Amino acid sequence: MSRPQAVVLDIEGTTSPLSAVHDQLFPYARARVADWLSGHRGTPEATEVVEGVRAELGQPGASEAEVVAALVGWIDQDVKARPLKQLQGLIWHSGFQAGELRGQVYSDVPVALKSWQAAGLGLHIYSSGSVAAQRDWFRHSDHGDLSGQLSGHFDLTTAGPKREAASYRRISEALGVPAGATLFLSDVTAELDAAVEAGWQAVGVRRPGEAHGPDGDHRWITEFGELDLS
Ligand SMILES: CSCCC(=O)C(=O)COP(=O)(O)O
Ligand SMILES: [Mg+2]
Repeated sequence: MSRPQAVVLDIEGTTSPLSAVHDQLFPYARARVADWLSGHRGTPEATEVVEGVRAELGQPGASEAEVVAALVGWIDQDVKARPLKQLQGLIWHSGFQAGELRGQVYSDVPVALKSWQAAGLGLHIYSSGSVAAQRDWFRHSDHGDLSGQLSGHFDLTTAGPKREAASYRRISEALGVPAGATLFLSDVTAELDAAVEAGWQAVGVRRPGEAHGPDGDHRWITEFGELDLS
């Protein structure tokens, strides 16, 4: 592995336990979807979400109840749908502001971010969670405000789906860093494969206790301290 100029990090399973997203964030949003949409009916944010869901369903006339049912179903099946991620970010924002939600990160993450930043690397997040949700996650982390260590965020809207090489090419263009000088860390083999297809370096992260997928042709680490990027 050659020394990268930029590191791009996945969240769920990489910087943070899957349970932090599935058992904390998802139920929080699920319980508030219907009230949020009725309480914000007619606002630009709510209209964008509702129209986005109708477009995904291919049902331009879907009622608000049908939209809510689709969103709840997507949460239950962990569907990475853009309007859902947008809405979740809006609902979670209030939770982070109220101190009801916290961004859980593994203890090696703040240490690594600090040392990689000091070594001059650009540090970025690429998650299916919206950019707004990502910012809240690291600003309100259980290890303090980590937002100062991050220079960029990418999501389904700004980059695209995480299993498609085109998304990583879009990020390369936005960063202005050569693909071969960009390192992606993720727990999902299909995401690592897509990054490699785009010419990136990629290393898998397999956190103890998390479910293991196939290895693929990748190097795997269990914590960030195993990488020497200085
Ligand atoms: C704190 S961002 C919310 C994470 C999220 O909604 C999600 O679906 C996780 O996706 P990832 O791409 O990070 O695996
Ligand atoms: Mg992940």
